[in-house]
Amino acid sequence: MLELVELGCARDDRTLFRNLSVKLSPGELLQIEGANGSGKTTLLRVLAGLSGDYQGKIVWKGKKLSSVYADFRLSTFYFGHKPAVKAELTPVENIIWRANLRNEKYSQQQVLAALQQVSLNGYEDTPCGQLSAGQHRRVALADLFASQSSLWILDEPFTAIDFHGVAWLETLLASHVAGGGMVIITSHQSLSKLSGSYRTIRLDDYVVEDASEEIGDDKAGEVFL
Ligand SMILES: Nc1ncnc2c1ncn2[C@@H]1O[C@H](COP(=O)(O)OP(=O)(O)OP(=O)(O)O)[C@@H](O)[C@H]1O
Repeated sequence: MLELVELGCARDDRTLFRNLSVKLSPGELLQIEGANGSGKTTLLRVLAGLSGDYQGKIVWKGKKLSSVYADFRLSTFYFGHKPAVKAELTPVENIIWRANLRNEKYSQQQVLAALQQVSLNGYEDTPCGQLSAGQHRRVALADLFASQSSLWILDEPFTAIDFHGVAWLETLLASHVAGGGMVIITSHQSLSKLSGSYRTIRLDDYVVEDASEEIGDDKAGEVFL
């Protein structure tokens, strides 16, 4: 369903990774590992359509991503390093605002149920600027609970999440994958509740040592934003 074909990325004349080819089918989770600075966030931003600065090809449902980007975007949930949560809005308002960006509509009941799932009941009407770092991220994760998106692109979703939160997030990922969803995730920790459908790749394995082979500007990939 999602295929990366000989993907490569360079930043400031430094190759982060190259020749990365991998397929992700419904019911699979792919964990991206790698040292700090190896390019995990860069890769996820490329996959989420936030950066067109790459080499290679991304294929969605058998078609070049740029030609089906609208469909891809509606099918994708991106949880960035800094999740998009507006400080001046309440958790309820944030979830509705975020869902609108993906053309999704939630009922009031769905929003409240999602907030309950992430233990933010009682904070429904509190401006997010007054929440703790972990609670702030839980607002974006509550959106994940309610979302119908098939592909989840999650950049370090466990950061600032407590022990119990990690457990329910792992359960949520397992259930999404078991239901035919797809997940691409960066995390420095192993995921414990997943088995057969769970693969990992290390970006460090896709680095080129020979500087003369670094990706040049003339080989920049498609820009679809
Ligand atoms: N817009 C940019 N301009 C220049 N360099 C960049 C840019 N974005 C990322 N980089 C560089 O690319 C490298 C990879 O960054 P990235 O954030 O993707 O790493 P990461 O694997 O996610 O790291 P970490 O595990 O620390 O989160 C870093 O050296 C970073 O400084």
